[in-house]
Amino acid sequence: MLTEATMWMRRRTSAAADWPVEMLLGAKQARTGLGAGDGRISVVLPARNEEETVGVIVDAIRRELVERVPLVDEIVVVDSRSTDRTAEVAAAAGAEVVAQDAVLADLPPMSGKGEALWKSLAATTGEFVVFVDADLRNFAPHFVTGLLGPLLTDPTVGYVKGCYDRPLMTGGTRVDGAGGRVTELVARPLINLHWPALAGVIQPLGGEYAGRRALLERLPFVTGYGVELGLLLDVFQDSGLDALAQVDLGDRVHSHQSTEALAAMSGQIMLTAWSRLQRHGRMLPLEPPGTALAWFQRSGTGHDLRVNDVGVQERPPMIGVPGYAGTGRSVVS
Ligand SMILES: O=c1ccn([C@@H]2O[C@H](COP(=O)(O)OP(=O)(O)O[C@H]3O[C@H](CO)[C@@H](O)[C@H](O)[C@H]3O)[C@@H](O)[C@H]2O)c(=O)[nH]1
Ligand SMILES: O=C(O)[C@H](O)COP(=O)(O)O
Repeated sequence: MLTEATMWMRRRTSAAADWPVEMLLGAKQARTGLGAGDGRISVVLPARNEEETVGVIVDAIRRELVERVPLVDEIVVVDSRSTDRTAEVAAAAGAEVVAQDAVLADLPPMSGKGEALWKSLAATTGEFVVFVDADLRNFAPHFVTGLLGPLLTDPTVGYVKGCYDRPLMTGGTRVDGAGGRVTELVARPLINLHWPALAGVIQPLGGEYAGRRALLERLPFVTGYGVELGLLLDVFQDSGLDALAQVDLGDRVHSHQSTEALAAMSGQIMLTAWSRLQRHGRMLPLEPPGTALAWFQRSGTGHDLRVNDVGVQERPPMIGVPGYAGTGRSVVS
């Protein structure tokens, strides 16, 4: 059972401590002058209302990986329609801040995290792109260096996922192993049942991962929270299992969303999985799935009903989008 997944895990799993920054610098310098981005590294933080955490993360990357050692070439925060001070805080900490809707502004806007990440490809210049969520509460530079290790040192690796322990923080109390609820209750069963070769990916939904631009720009991006699952399944389908690696980053603490929001996220994950089952010729639906999700709240002696639309859209591979400049920066208005 799961032999392929287990073998992949043995081959392709490392730990952040395996990738000291000096080793990465050497690997990066070896790429200088080779063209197509020249080993440049972009770190991208998608952020919607993350004023509490985004500044600390940007500050740590800037101090440790830009100023202390010249590993990271640009830190870009994609402001995903924040209504708080996310943009100001991120800029003050040293990030370049781009508004999601100002990138490729001629296109009709779409919403959600996947849209922010897709737009980030047009707002950055690196040959390697590292994504880090802006709501992390225990960020440290090894999140970035760990993810870069396999990418910079092994040309057969195109996409690297972070893995970690995920506690659930409730009212200041830490419950070990209880976080990542959508991962454990929705994504992992779906992946194991339909893509058993990927069962060794410990955190398929985690927001910290890195890829080669040459790969990322050829993939469609699902607009909402399905983006991670979509990318994982498409990399696997297009490039095979060994294009993937994972790196243990230790512990990950982040801001938790409400159960209602996680239910909507789960709907997006399911729709993304089904779209790939269909697209990759694995299952043919007799009718398309709906996108309306009911949510109930006690009201007096009855219940109020709210209906959330969990439908996802999709952006095409960036490489074919007019206005995308590849490793040169595209127009940001
Ligand atoms: O419209 C949005 C929504 C979120 N974000 C940012 O995306 C990141 C992750 O979003 P969050 O709402 O914190 O997601 P989680 O509840 O943490 O969801 C987990 O699971 C999701 C589904 O796979 C992943 O996208 C996340 O990275 C992963 O942490 C954060 O920096 C957000 O500010 C945006 O940029 N735009
Ligand atoms: O990745 C997940 O499963 C979701 O982000 C939920 O995470 P949480 O249970 O830690 O809030």
